[in-house]
Amino acid sequence: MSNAAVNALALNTLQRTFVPRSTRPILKVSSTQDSKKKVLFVTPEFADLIKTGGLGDVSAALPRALGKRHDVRLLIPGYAQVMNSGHPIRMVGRVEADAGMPACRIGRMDMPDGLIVYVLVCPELYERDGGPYGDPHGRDWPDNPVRFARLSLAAADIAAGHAAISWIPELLHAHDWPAGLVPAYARWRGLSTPSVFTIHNLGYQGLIDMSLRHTLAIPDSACHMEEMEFYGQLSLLKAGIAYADHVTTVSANYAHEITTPEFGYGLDGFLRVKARKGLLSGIVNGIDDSWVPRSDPHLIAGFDRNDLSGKAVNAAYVRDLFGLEPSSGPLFAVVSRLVHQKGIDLTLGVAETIVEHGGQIAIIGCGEEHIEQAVHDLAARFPGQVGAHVGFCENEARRMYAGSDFLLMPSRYEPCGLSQMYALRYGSLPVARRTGGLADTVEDGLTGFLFDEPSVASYRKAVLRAINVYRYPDLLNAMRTRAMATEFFWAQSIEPYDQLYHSLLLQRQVIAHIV
Ligand SMILES: Nc1ncnc2c1ncn2[C@@H]1O[C@H](COP(=O)(O)OP(=O)(O)O[C@H]2O[C@H](CO)[C@@H](O)[C@H](O)[C@H]2O)[C@@H](O)[C@H]1O
Repeated sequence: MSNAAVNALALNTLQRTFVPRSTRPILKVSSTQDSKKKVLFVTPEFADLIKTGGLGDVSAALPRALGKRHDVRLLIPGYAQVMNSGHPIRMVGRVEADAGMPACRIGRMDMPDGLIVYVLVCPELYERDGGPYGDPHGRDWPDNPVRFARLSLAAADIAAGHAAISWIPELLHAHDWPAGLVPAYARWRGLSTPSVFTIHNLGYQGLIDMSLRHTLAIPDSACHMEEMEFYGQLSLLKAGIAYADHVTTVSANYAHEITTPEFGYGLDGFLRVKARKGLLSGIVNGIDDSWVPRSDPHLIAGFDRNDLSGKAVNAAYVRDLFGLEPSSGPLFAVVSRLVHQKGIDLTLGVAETIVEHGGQIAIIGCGEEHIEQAVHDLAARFPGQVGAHVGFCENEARRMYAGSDFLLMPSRYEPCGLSQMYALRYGSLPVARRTGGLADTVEDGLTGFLFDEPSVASYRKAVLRAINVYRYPDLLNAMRTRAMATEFFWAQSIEPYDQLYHSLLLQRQVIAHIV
């Protein structure tokens, strides 16, 4: 069979991946096709132990959801927060030094629910004060290229059977730029293991200086625009896109948006080629089973759509925590990384309108220093009506979703967004920009309020619609009831991943058969 014929077969198979359940043909190649596949997730965050945003949530929830069908294990860096988490770590393997990347040990951590996490242990690279990507002041670690190339190469070493671990993955699933070199090393080392690369945020590309290629064992042949070169630099994100057998992103709408100049961050042309070949798809994120307002132990009081009394208890708690005066007006929440993407500057622009109409705002977030300062200044401008906490606290975030009436999410772009899904479940109606996954998950006028332009004027209209609905309790409750009934649990989102894995493994089987 010619390469073109193999590709055509693979493409056919991949296209089947996204056919609705009722019409999807059953793929049967061999009896092993039906058994659990070994999948290694490579990710820089894992919400159980360390998280800066939605990638951490997905890395914790998706393997567990897929674990019902496959043997999914994680590989994460051994950050101080991981090594000191209290979960026992047993040393099970080792990878050798390569170019400028040091040798590391591999530990195994068994989470209480049985999820197996491999930890790349290398104190000189990972055990530091600060976050996954930077120091306590938010400055990127200068050796991030080595830190995350080392992670990616370790994944390829495990897949190659070079890590002294008897478990060898049949498929590699890498997430965002820190794991972008996983498909690349797998290809450069001649592995037949297929790889999936998931883009959670195209805005972060992992750009590195071209001169680092020797340190990172990147072949010169990869340093051109068809592979990982990006305007004179090397892009770890582009490497993931270039070398993965299939690229996914986290909503159908964003999968389309990133092929346009407006959202493509200079990679839209490259992504259009992938899309034309059927090698780019959008699979919307889910949320994990813990997001149930009646049973969430983090809340001050539980509630559900038939009895919302507990919501008021959480609202009173949030008002108190943020220094807001008691009020019968609407409570707006912001739970967000404080970065340009999230449009916090737009929220600063509508704050006065909210306060003038009797509303209050509670903000929790951390990120860029000037945005942190701006939210502090906003709170100082409206004492008792706007409160801001700069920091990261999952408990408080959950109580804010539970206590607020509306969630403000005016993102400039949003690959999927989990915050709006959490808010919907907890009866807080999103006021959000019609972009990416927000457009896919919020129903305008039914479960939230969408606006089109990334401008204060457009946003203000949506905010005023929300305030208006708040004046009509029956209407508000009808919207809340519908929002709280939305089901975004992973159990419903894993089918496309499952189909994709099977398609790629089938493709490899066909190629192995004919070579
Ligand atoms: N200060 C704080 N304290 C406590 N919790 C906080 C917090 N700030 C944020 N969070 C939490 O972080 C998560 C944010 O997730 P999102 O998916 O909404 O956005 P993020 O941009 O981080 O994720 C990226 O990856 C995800 C996953 O694919 C995509 O959904 C998204 O569009 C993309 O931008 C939520 O769990 C939220 O509650």
